[in-house]
Amino acid sequence: MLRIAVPNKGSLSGPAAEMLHEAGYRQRRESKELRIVDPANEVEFFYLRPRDIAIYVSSGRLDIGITGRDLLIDSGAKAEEILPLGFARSTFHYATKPGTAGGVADLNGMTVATSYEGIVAGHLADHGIDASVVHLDGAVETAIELGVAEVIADVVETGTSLRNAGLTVIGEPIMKSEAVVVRRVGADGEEPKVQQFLRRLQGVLVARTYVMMDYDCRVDQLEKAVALTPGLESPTVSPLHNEGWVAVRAMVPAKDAQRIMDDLYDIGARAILTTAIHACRL
Ligand SMILES: Nc1ncnc2c1ncn2[C@@H]1O[C@H](COP(=O)(O)OP(=O)(O)OP(=O)(O)O)[C@@H](O)[C@H]1O
Ligand SMILES: O=P(O)(O)OC[C@H]1O[C@H](OP(=O)(O)OP(=O)(O)O)[C@H](O)[C@@H]1O
Ligand SMILES: [Mg+2]
Repeated sequence: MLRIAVPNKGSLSGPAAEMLHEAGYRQRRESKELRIVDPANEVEFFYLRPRDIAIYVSSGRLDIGITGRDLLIDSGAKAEEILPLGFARSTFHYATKPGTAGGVADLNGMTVATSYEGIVAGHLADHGIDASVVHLDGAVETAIELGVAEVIADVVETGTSLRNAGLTVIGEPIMKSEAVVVRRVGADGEEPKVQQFLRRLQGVLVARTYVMMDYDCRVDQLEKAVALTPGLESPTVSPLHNEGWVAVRAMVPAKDAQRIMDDLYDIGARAILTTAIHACRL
């Protein structure tokens, strides 16, 4: 049975459960459940604190986990990212009150508050900066106002929390994060059950980002039309009862669908339809 760690709380938890559900796995019904078995798929899910997941996976007791790239790196655990999942996207930054510092080079002798000590200590060391790091569990934006630190290093998504605290980011982003699937470093990458799990999640990612497009076009416009909708392998072209016309079917990126429909219409294609893809294996 494959043993998988899933975030039990926070920004990662809801979207991770939703993705697993879309991939056909049974998920817990209520948030107090700490482990469930999905016998049909021979998988056991463990609901753990996102911060702890890389540590469990690196110990080898769990085969795979879903966590944040930033949490993985912060943990220092011997686990590695094997599939990015595209949700819980964030950037990790230093921030201060305006006028305190302009970049990482100015942080010598200062105190930095953060929930991500591993990332921050590593980043400061890489830049040869001698600063102290204070660990706080959360709401670190308030640390400057309350005099615990001159600088914070934290996750920024919309920037609202920083603005509300009167802080601005300084320097380059320390890192960009998103939810990722992790495995123990040195684990057997070919294990069929793990490969099947990854294919299912990849299927969800593709189904979320592509739509199926169908249209009819004149044979003499087919090359132009196919250039607009090359598909993943190659589009399907079928004859129509009306001579001189064909039906074309191809997957297209969902974000480009409306523009492609306009362009197809302009070259004479008609009956242009898009439909959602619910699941796929490529
Ligand atoms: N506002 C946010 N938007 C997007 N991703 C976020 C946000 N806050 C945290 N994350 C990401 O979520 C992961 C952190 O998950 P975690 O559950 O520890 O924190 P949280 O979502 O802030 O929840 P908590 O309320 O427990 O602090 C990290 O990968 C982080 O980059
Ligand atoms: O840029 P924003 O969209 O404002 O998002 C970033 C904020 O979200 C997270 O905090 P969370 O609400 O999880 O509280 P926490 O600080 O207690 O973790 C993070 O730690 C930032 O404070
Ligand atoms: Mg948080």
